[in-house]
Amino acid sequence: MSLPARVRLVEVGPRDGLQNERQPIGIADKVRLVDDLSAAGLGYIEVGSFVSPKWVPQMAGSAEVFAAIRQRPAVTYAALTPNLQGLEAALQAGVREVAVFAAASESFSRRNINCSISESLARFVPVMDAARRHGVRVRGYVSCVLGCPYDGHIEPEQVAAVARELHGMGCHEVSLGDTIGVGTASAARRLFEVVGREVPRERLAGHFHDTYGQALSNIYASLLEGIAVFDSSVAGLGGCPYAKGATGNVASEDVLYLLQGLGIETGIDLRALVDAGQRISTVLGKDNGSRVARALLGG
Ligand SMILES: CC(C)(COP(=O)([O-])OP(=O)([O-])OC[C@H]1O[C@@H](n2cnc3c(N)ncnc32)[C@H](O)[C@@H]1OP(=O)([O-])[O-])[C@@H](O)C(=O)NCCC(=O)NCCSC(=O)C[C@@](C)(O)CC(=O)[O-]
Repeated sequence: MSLPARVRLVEVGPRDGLQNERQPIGIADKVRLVDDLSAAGLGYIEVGSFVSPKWVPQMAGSAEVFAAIRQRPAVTYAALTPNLQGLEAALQAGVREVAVFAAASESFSRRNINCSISESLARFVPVMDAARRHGVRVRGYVSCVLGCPYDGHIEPEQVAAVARELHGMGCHEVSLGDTIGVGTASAARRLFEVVGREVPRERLAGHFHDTYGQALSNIYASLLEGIAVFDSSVAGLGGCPYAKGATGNVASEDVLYLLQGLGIETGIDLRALVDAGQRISTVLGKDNGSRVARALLGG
């Protein structure tokens, strides 16, 4: 299969990245990050979550962030909504695209959203119905697609079953998350080969964490399987609160550098993205997690 001519990056730094930070982050800093990312040319930004603040305190101010960002017409600004309560809060905040999130592993599902996989899928049905009534698009996630911190090995068929359900209930895209970054290129190819039998490949996205340093090779392997949407996080922000030791998502800057080298279009300005990542890293007092950014900044 030939490589896609264009790839869409889904920027998850403001949500998947910042949700894991323990220190308080001001609303103004979150807003600045989202605005920097849209200015850099990102067309899809996950801004926050409407989840229980007891479970993920860092996302508590998501409605305020939505109210303050400068929304550009061509950009999709999305939020996570695990249940109807979350969807209603998102609608109130004017959100036009949401995401529901399930897992391929029972133990992770319980730790992350306090219910079994089948309970979570049943819970999403009214979310999908309400979203449809309000003309809001829904994306779906499956976590632990290449391994689980509690259940270990995950078969691609387990992932395919959950992805098929999400797609069948109306998710326009299903993102497959290697939550703890254990996957390797051949496993990633096999994953998309198997899941691609149940859900059209143009409806699938890859979401790779870089814990084992495999994310870029997994993305390249996925490109070879015809996947053209990837989630990434500026400056490699993030981790996973329920997956001990997991590092952030693959850095958006590093993915962009790979894609540029392959001659694949994204519409994103690398230098502006590097500056956005460096700014939020400085706010957080952290080293920039993007190798490309570190190289370009000479640090
Ligand atoms: C799903 C629940 C709510 C179940 O949590 P629960 O405790 O079973 O919920 P409940 O329905 O029994 O409600 C308990 C309390 O939570 C409140 N509540 C209930 N729902 C909401 C809501 N939407 N927003 C705000 N508050 C809410 C509800 O009002 C009540 O408040 P109380 O009466 O005790 O004061 C909880 O487990 C939760 O919020 N989990 C969120 C977990 C999360 O955000 N994880 C990170 C995102 S997933 C991820 O990062 C993976 C991904 C997507 O990136 C892909 C990958 O890498 O794998």
